[in-house]
Amino acid sequence: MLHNFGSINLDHVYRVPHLVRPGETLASHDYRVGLGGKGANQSLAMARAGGRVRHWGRLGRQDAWARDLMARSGVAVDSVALVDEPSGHAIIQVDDQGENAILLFPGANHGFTTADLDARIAEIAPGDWLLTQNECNALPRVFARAQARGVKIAFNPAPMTDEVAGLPLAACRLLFVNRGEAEALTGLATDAPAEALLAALARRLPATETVLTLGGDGAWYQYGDQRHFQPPLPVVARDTTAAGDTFIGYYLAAVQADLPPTACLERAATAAALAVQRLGATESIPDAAEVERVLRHGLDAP
Ligand SMILES: OC[C@H]1O[C@H](O)[C@H](O)[C@@H]1O
Repeated sequence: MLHNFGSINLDHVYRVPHLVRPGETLASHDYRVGLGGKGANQSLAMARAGGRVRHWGRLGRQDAWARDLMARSGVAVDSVALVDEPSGHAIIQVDDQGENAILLFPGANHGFTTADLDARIAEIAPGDWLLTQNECNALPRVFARAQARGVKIAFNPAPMTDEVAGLPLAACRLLFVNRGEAEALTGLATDAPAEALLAALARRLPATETVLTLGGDGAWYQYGDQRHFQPPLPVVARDTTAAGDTFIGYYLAAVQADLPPTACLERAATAAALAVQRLGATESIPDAAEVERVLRHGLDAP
């Protein structure tokens, strides 16, 4: 079982002709509310991939439907607390090219207490995986406790903030970063070649398996002197929201199934390629059968 200490958001998604500019008032041509949050998206993706995942999160009492939706997708939700605080939410603009801009209100995702954290981590068996992102509070404590307990940490430092630099990242067994996050962690310039980013990450975190996702430019796996490249799949993106989360959930399900890194990358990239062709966050995450079909028959599979 993988334990995911992660955010749950209500995503308010607006389709817009372009991302709103400072001082501009812009009308959207579509609006919908769905389940999102990097944590919830990653748990759902992992469950839809056939993985075993227990989500540990907080949600406003009035939004129990979101917890039910996670449960219906196969996520163990006994550690999702319904609380008397507003749920976290995200205001997401998606433009006609599929690019997005996201504004977050953390809400209940920032209400974890030290006592709750300590108790939950004490329930995780040494050697089990703990996944987390950067949308919940108290990450330094989570890292310290998990490390002391011998829990394997998988971390996605998204969204990147200054606090990430203060975390003991060397404690991570697995790190998922996109280009922006890799640049922030290494101090390398924008547009540095992927190989330079990987080399800098390896110098900083020699004992961490690193997955670098580059959207339409593919993805890399690196550990020690092993490096694997996964080429991008030729798809047109309609909405990239949660594509990275889909990748991570599918990757971890493949790790849980003991697949080698090349197969983990291939499954994750295939799932993400399906997700970017659909609108929304959790709504866009494919199930295992769809991914399997594309792996066997290609993107034109019926
Ligand atoms: O990664 C996409 C997610 O980021 C934000 O957390 C939104 O809730 C959205 O679902």
